[in-house]
Amino acid sequence: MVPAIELKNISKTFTERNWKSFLFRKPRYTKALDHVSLTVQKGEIMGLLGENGAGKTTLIKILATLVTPDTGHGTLAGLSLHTQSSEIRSKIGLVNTNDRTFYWRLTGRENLDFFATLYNLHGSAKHERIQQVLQLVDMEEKANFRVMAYSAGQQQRLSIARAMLSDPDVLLLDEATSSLDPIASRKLLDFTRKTLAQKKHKTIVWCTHNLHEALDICDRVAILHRGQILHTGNLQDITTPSEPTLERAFSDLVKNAPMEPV
Ligand SMILES: Nc1ncnc2c1ncn2[C@@H]1O[C@H](COP(=O)(O)OP(=O)(O)OP(=O)(O)O)[C@@H](O)[C@H]1O
Repeated sequence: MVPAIELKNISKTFTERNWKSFLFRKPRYTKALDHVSLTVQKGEIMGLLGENGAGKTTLIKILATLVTPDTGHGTLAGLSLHTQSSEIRSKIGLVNTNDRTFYWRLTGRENLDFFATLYNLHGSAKHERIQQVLQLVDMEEKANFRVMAYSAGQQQRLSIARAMLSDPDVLLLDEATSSLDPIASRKLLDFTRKTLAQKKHKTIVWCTHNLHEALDICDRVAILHRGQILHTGNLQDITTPSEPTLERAFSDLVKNAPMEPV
């Protein structure tokens, strides 16, 4: 079976240029990903864990074809990340932290209507789908309010609703619970596991800082550190009899990682 996601030796270095770098002809380089290889099977929930700046969002952006890797190659749903970006975009749903891509003066429903049209949904099918996704994220009551009046958590829910509009095969969720209250977080975790993964066999990449959330929802995790993968597999496997708590085992793993200049 073709894996849902397959990455081989993906590297990405960002080059920052400002007036100083122009003056001294010395741009600043940040190696965000360094030879990352990862396979995610269809229907699997793969967690991406790592400290701030580890490279998680860059990896999500590469999967969403928003960033092109410098080296390596990858596929999503059997499609090439390099040459089939528009086909890939129709197969994914992306949820970002602090999403600023909604039209603030439009209502939540009007925003969903706009994006649904971009996904080629029309007429009653569009209407029904919008209703379904609003129900999924419990936003029917707020649907006719302007987005500028939404709380951070409500915007996050709208973002999740939009990601579901096209019924994508692969969902890329970057800190999806970051602005949600505990009840909404629990609901999203249960919905992701029971409905999206188990019932609908969606493939999910779940990026989080929360180790317990990852333990709760992910089948496997990839732990990134300075752009490299330190561990792929069961999160519980990083614990040892001497470091039985996840937090201590995680910080030990990261602390003892080889220091690569970035
Ligand atoms: N557009 C960019 N230009 C320059 N550097 C960048 C850019 N995007 C990311 N980086 C750098 O790449 C590295 C990885 O960033 P990334 O956002 O992928 O990390 P992250 O693991 O998602 O971090 P966080 O948990 O803080 O969100 C960081 O050092 C970051 O500063």
